[in-house]
Amino acid sequence: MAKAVKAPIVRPRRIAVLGAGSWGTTFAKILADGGSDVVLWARRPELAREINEVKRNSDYLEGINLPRNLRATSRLGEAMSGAEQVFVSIPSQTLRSNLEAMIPFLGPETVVVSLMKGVEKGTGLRMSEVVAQGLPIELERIAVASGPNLALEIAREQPTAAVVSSASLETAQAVAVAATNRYFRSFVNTDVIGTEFGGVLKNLIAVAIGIVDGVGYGENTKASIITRGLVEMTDFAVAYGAQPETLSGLAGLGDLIATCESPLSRNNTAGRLLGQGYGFHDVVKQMNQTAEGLASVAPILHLAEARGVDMPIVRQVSQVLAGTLDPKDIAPHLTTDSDEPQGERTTDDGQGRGRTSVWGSLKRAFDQLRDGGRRP
Ligand SMILES: NC(=O)c1ccc[n+]([C@@H]2O[C@H](COP(=O)([O-])OP(=O)(O)OC[C@H]3O[C@@H](n4cnc5c(N)ncnc54)[C@H](O)[C@@H]3O)[C@@H](O)[C@H]2O)c1
Ligand SMILES: O=P(O)(O)OC[C@H](O)CO
Repeated sequence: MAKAVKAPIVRPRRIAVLGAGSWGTTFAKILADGGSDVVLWARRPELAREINEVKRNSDYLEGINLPRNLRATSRLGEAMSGAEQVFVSIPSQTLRSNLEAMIPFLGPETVVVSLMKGVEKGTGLRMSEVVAQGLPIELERIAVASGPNLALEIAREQPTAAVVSSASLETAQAVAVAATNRYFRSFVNTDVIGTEFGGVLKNLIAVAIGIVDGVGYGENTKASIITRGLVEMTDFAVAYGAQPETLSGLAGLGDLIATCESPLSRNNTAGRLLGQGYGFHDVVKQMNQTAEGLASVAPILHLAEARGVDMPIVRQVSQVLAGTLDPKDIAPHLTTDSDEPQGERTTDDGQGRGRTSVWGSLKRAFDQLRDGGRRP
């Protein structure tokens, strides 16, 4: 019998990106450099004009030239009409209020992709869940993209990878094809929960790292927090149904490293200001870009409590934010309920189930190679 030939996935012709901040503009450039025609929605007409006339977004991406096949508009309908894929990159807390305006321009086949890394205050919902509630769209047409993706580095075309995730592998693949070019590679998975929570949770650990940096502690403290932070992230995400291996991939460990190490990170910067002694309100005033971690702390702790997940690092970040813990006393990896020495519980249970093991990681790496690199 003749083998069925799979139709190749074609790059979309028209794409919309909503939100012309640093990530929205950078992602629009990634997609345009991949070969699609991209229309970027900017709220301010003067920003749309700057992008169209001089191919620059000087407020958010100083010194970056934008491609010719990327244009901007301040009219949502103009950006969305005819777009096969719509990427959304606005602050997470503003998503719900923007969805209603999108409904009239949503086609029957449009795919909506969240680029955001927060949870909604009040509901604790992930961004793809807010999209599913606010738009008349099937889950299979929703995707998310996440990974170690500091906007300015990618806008400078430094080689980077990300993960695109959707309940539908086909949708994830179609989005990944669009979001791949000579300097940016998108892998795929179907673990939307793990991919989204990875992006949310690493922000909170990056705030903790910023705090200890601001206080003046060194590399041992930071390495301890990053390592214990990954355990917290994995425990939390797995309790909500994520695959543990997603948290050791690009959307978990990868993004944790990038965000904790880089002064470009707004979460890390916000933490550093807290560590230097600024109060929460001063920090918010000084940040003129989105630091999602600050709004996610409370809902994440709430969700953690609901599933009995212990998150000492995130708890201490929330205490510093509330002004009830002196930043120099932050040592979440040292807190313990008991004076007895405890075994180090890593993300590895040594059995290759649930939590990941070294052997499990190696086996997965071989599996990925065998599967053609589908999983990051
Ligand atoms: N910057 C990065 O390196 C990066 C990388 C990956 C993911 N992200 C995520 O992308 C999302 C957006 O971040 P960003 O870095 O582009 O933020 P940003 O602060 O640079 O830009 C936010 C954009 O949203 C717009 N905006 C603000 N309030 C709005 C509202 N009420 N309605 C509609 N639009 C509004 C702003 O005008 C701006 O264009 C965040 O969830 C962030 O975590 C950022
Ligand atoms: O600047 P941050 O802290 O929002 O981090 C940006 C990206 O999420 C890094 O992957």
